Amino acid sequence: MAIASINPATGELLEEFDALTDAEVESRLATAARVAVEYRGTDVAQRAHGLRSAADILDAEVDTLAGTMTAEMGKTLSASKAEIAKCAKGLRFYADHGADFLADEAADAGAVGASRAFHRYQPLGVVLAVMPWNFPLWQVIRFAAPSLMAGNVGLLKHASNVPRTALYLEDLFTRAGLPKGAFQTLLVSSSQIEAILQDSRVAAATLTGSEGAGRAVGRTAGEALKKVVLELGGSDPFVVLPSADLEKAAQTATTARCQNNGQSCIAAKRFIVHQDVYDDFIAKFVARMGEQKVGDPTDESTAVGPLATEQGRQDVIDLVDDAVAKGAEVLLGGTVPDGPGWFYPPTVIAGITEEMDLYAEEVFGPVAAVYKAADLDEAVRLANVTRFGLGSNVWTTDPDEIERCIDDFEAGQVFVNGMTTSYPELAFGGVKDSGHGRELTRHGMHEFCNLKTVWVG
Ligand SMILES: O=CCCCC(=O)O
Repeated sequence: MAIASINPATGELLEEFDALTDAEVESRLATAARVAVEYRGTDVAQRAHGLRSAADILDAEVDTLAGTMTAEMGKTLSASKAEIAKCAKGLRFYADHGADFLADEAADAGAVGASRAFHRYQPLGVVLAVMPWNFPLWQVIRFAAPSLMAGNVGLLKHASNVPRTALYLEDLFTRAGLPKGAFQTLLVSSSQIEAILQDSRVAAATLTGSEGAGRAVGRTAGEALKKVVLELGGSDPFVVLPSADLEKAAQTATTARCQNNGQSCIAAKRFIVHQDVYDDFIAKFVARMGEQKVGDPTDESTAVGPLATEQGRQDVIDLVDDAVAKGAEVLLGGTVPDGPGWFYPPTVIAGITEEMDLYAEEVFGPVAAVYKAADLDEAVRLANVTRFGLGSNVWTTDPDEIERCIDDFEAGQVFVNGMTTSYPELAFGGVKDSGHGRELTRHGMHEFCNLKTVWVG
């Protein structure tokens, strides 16, 4: 796939970039390895200062940067601005808490016959990040802030459709005062990743993206015995039980499904509704979904912009067509609008059965699959039926039902009477085919640290 910015709202090619040559990749790897030695010796206050400066730059440049992001991948301008604000918050979070997260942890010296025993967190070195286009700034900052704060240096292989944002990120950290080379963007194709990851100067990798990409990077990292964090797809359940506030649940379900034009790994995708409130909830949900204005992502009144790529939209069309051909019922949407751009309308589909691809696959577009559950047992079974296990949501006021869902949902995260959202203050990641490892909080920072055990006799 060419490395190019193409406006998804119009299909217009904005700019094309050449991939780095092997010699250019070599030179950047050499820089990363050299700077890693220097950077690990910097003190945490200096690193925190760099992260705060990066946050200040984001605040100052929010309008132009939001325009770049929206033009490259189609999220609404207001969503781009919110993402940038979230990144500034994430940078400041690690600047504020990094020293605490990295502090030595005392162990019971007496129990191990030592005069002193403790654990120290040290950087691993060069970390390769393979990142997706859907949150083109946040997914990178989510890795970069804790990793740079811990004293690692970063190499970014971003998705091929967001090169302008990718280049901005390298520039951001350099202008923020980090040593030149502490964070580098590699404009390379996916086929160049394997050799980069195998290179002995790269210590570890983190990938957010598709299951296929995750398996490929996981295989290479495994073969090379390198640490890897994988944050892959999701087909999150949104369970609605009889005691729920149905109006609020329908509103939140709509936001959860349509956020980022329907392209989020933690978007609720399967809506599992207790039979006693099914008709009522579905009527409210279809009404809310139908109110979402689809159109120009730079228009403030637009709720749902285009899908990011032509192929992405085709994948959604194929999943919906397959379900309809096998008997599913379209309650809303399902028809591609005429005109330029890769738009797809908010869509609600019922009657999904196991034979349909929609039953098992992640839909990366504003398509909600609704299921009727006879009782809580069936709701939990349907919630867990997918091979994914990223986020999950349940709506109920019954304490026993809440406990049951917290315990039994096979997911990295459970949100009760809300929608799955990432915060620097909460650990983020999945189980099953949604990947492994955690991002954010102290846990995300520690993923790329050598936890060194120290015993002093
Ligand atoms: O595709 C993954 C979306 C993650 C969004 C977030 O971290 O908020």
